[in-house]
Amino acid sequence: MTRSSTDGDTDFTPTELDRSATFYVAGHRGLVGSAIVRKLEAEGFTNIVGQTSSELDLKDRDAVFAYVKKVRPTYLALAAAKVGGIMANSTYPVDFLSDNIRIQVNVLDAAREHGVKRLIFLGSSCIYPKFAKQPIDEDSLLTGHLESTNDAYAIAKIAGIMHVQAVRRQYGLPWISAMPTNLYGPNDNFSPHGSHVLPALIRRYDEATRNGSDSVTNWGTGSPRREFLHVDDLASAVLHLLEHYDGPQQVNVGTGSDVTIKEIADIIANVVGYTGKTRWDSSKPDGTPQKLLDVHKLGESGWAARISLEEGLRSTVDWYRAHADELRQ
Ligand SMILES: NC(=O)C1=CN([C@@H]2O[C@H](COP(=O)(O)OP(=O)(O)OC[C@H]3O[C@@H](n4cnc5c(N)ncnc54)[C@H](OP(=O)(O)O)[C@@H]3O)[C@@H](O)[C@H]2O)C=CC1
Ligand SMILES: C[C@H]1O[C@H](OP(=O)(O)OP(=O)(O)OC[C@H]2O[C@@H](n3cnc4c(=O)[nH]c(N)nc43)[C@H](O)[C@@H]2O)[C@@H](O)[C@@H](O)C1=O
Repeated sequence: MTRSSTDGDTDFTPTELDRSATFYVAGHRGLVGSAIVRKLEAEGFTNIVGQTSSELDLKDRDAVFAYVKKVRPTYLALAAAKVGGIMANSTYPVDFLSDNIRIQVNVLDAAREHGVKRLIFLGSSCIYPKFAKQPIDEDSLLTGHLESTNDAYAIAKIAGIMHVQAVRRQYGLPWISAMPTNLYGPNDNFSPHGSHVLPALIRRYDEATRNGSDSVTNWGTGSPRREFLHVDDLASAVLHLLEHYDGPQQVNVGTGSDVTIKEIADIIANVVGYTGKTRWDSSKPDGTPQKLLDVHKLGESGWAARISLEEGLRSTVDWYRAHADELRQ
């Protein structure tokens, strides 16, 4: 950010979290939040709390303060946000800016007022400049122009990083931020227009296979490169960071390798069993040409991704097929 990456250092030493303390997962039904809940349950946490958006609208400041006061969480993972793929982001920039700023400010202010001990804020790799040097390291933040298809969302996420750093400086609370690369897995959004590329292609190729179609059309040119991380790996990294990392600078979370959209399309077609043609609609946006995170900082803290793309895709396709009827409604 505008200050050095060590400004906001605390004297806190990360340690194992208390498995019986209250852990609030904001966004516990989403792709990321549900994976964090699975991980915490598997690790023996006994007091995980969360609310759906219809039970608690995080844009409602008074309601957020009342909820945090009532449950008094010791730990908090902020995985609630307005999220979507390239088309949703570029069509509804006001919603992505306004909803996300409001959700973040309300949750972070309430957590600060009630002294949440450890908090992790989740941003996204789109915070980095469109033409950042690859792989993108954490120091690239605010060194160039953003990608126009998601600049409004990115600015909201950058404000979240700054909010966490400001709390560290002004209140000395050891809160942290993680920046995941493109994620996938169970409970993803599979809607044809709003989703990210990976669930969109799983659905498209699966439907083409079921319908016996011999051609599908994907968006853009297929040449952009993306890095894909299974969400169960992300959840493992979130707990790892809470137990092993403290510092003001955001930490990248990824696998360290990327593929072109054409390559991922071929892999998905193969996993799904689709044998027809694939066409590309270059009137649709490509977005940023490459987004590959430098994950040295996370690696130095002792964590690496474990789930291979092939393995993660197979289990996600299985999950999608088991839930396809309800997802299509
Ligand atoms: N998906 C991805 O590829 C990536 C995601 N991330 C980050 O991870 C985080 C989670 O994303 P992801 O899990 O994919 O998103 P999802 O859309 O799957 O889940 C978002 C969650 O936020 C909740 N939510 C949204 N708006 C509100 C609101 N107004 N009040 C209360 N809850 C709300 C939803 O609750 P409900 O279900 O009850 O409506 C939902 O559980 C985000 O911060 C995102 O930026 C970062 C990099 C990549
Ligand atoms: C996580 C990240 O996600 C978004 O950025 P993105 O990486 O560009 O997102 P995406 O997954 O939607 O697309 C990746 C690539 O894939 C191509 N593509 C082909 N066919 C389909 C298709 O059918 N759907 C979609 N969505 N993309 C397609 C598409 O044209 C593009 O070249 C932002 O929301 C951003 O804010 C953010 O944080």
